[in-house]
Amino acid sequence: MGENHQARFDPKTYFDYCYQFATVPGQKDNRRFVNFVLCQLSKTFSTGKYQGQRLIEVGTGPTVHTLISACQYYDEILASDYVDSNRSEIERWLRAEEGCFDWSAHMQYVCDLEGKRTPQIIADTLRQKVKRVLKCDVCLENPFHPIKVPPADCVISSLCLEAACKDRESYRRSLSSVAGLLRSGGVLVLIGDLDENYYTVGEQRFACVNLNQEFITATLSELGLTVEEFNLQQAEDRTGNLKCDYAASFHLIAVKR
Ligand SMILES: C[S@@+](CC[C@H](N)C(=O)[O-])C[C@H]1O[C@@H](n2cnc3c(N)ncnc32)[C@H](O)[C@@H]1O
Repeated sequence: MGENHQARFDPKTYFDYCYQFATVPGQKDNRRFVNFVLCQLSKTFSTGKYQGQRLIEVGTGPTVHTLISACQYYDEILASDYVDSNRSEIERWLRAEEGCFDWSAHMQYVCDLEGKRTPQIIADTLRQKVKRVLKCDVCLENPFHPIKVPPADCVISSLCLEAACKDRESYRRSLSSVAGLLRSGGVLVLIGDLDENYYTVGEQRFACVNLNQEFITATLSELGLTVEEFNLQQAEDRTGNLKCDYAASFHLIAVKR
């Protein structure tokens, strides 16, 4: 599935399709979804309960929005994705290159929730703390093979595993590899979609493994993680959504025993 994304996933179309805050016809759930993610991540990290030295994000895509809330609580951040052009987009944003995607509206949204930082402070923090942008393949036992990375205090992943895995067995294996990146006591923050069979990026359609809450919580428990929170947002208009056929989005927090 990684090779399929490498060949057909276009980061610029993905930005326009999912992360422009302007309303796009047929995709009115986009802003609701992004707000749900930003809100849940803000709540998670503003407790101050989760902090440490190292944060890894797996399957970051070309985005940085999932790191906006967490970045103030970790010293070093590693971002990663299978697709070369996605990693290049992150690197372009880190260098503040002309024409890179503008995340300031997303940062402003989080600032309004927090009532403290400014988008400029967030951008500066991220640019200082994201130390590495690595190729990763969540289908490998060590997703960063042949590079070995030290155990992380926090792992975040958003919408990656369901897109990277063809069935529940491979999802279980990938979740095990992702959990393997955490130190004991470390926290996994996982964002995804339930009951989804495909998503599209422009004309390109990508298959997803169909998941439900029971399967995810049981799998995490088998893998030695305790689920502390499982938050859901139901899709508003499943049939009118041209982007994907998800029934709900989830955000979960699980701690490695
Ligand atoms: C729907 S995008 C999610 C991107 C971003 N995390 C977000 O929340 O918008 C799915 C991502 O999974 C990545 N991906 C697909 N297969 C992968 C694999 N085997 N290992 C790592 N990443 C993979 C794709 O390159 C893509 O960036």
